[in-house]
Amino acid sequence: MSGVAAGRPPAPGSRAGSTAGSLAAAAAPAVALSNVSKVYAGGVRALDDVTLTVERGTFVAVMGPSGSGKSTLMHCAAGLDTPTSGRAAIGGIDMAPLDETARTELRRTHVGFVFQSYNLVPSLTVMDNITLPLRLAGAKPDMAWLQTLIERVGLTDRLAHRPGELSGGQQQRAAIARALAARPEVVFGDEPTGALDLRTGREVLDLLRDLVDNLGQTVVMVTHDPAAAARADRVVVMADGRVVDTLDSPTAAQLAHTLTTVEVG
Ligand SMILES: Nc1ncnc2c1ncn2[C@@H]1O[C@H](COP(=O)(O)OP(=O)(O)OP(=O)(O)O)[C@@H](O)[C@H]1O
Repeated sequence: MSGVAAGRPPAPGSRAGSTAGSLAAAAAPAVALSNVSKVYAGGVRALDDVTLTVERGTFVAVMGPSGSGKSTLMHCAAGLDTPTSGRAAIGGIDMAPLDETARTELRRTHVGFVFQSYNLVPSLTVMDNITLPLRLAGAKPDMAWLQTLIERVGLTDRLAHRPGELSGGQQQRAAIARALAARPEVVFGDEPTGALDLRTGREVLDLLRDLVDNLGQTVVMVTHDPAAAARADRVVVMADGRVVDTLDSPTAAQLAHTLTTVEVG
């Protein structure tokens, strides 16, 4: 557990911490994978020597054919799974020495998740859904941050509603606010627009972009949709467990072309 506490960034609202440890953590990238490989039981090499850095305050998309290793990459980067070899770090905290309990603690405080299915608790209000991870972590909510977040996601007048009373887009926006409530190092999105119609999906991407550009958040999003990936600052293209291309601010057309080449090649 001490491994988590030692490298922990400053508490929300006090980003410019003064200790040497917090300064070091503040300078570290949000996510760093160094020579990460993952071989599943049965011998499938889902990741093959992947090195990848996600700088703070950036929006990165991960694309690639089915089975190329995108989910495995996300799981290893988020501390949901452990690499077979290599190292994964969040905010400068190397996860290799952490036991399961410490990794769970690290995820609670440093990582947010947004899924295709919003995964909100139907019986809880929107506000209680948003603050649930904080309560589970026993953390005191930073009310100023929560208010900023709720305004940004546009749910100020929906906080007392239950998820079933919201549209799909509003539910996903609530899920995004929940993912960011603890002010994590990074939010991982697994096809966050996959269940939404085109217009609503675009609004959710606008929101993610806004959170990166205006609140300094870091987002890593797995997607099959070139138009969604084109909203990212950087797109990492995977094939056969390797990063085969990295494109800065690509267009959707460039991405579609790259993916066709990867799938054929
Ligand atoms: N738990 C597991 N046990 C064994 N093999 C697995 C496991 N999870 C994934 N794999 C295999 O690892 C490879 C990469 O899978 P992964 O789910 O990371 O790909 P993906 O790019 O996310 O695919 P998709 O786009 O279809 O979701 C695949 O060959 C897959 O079958």
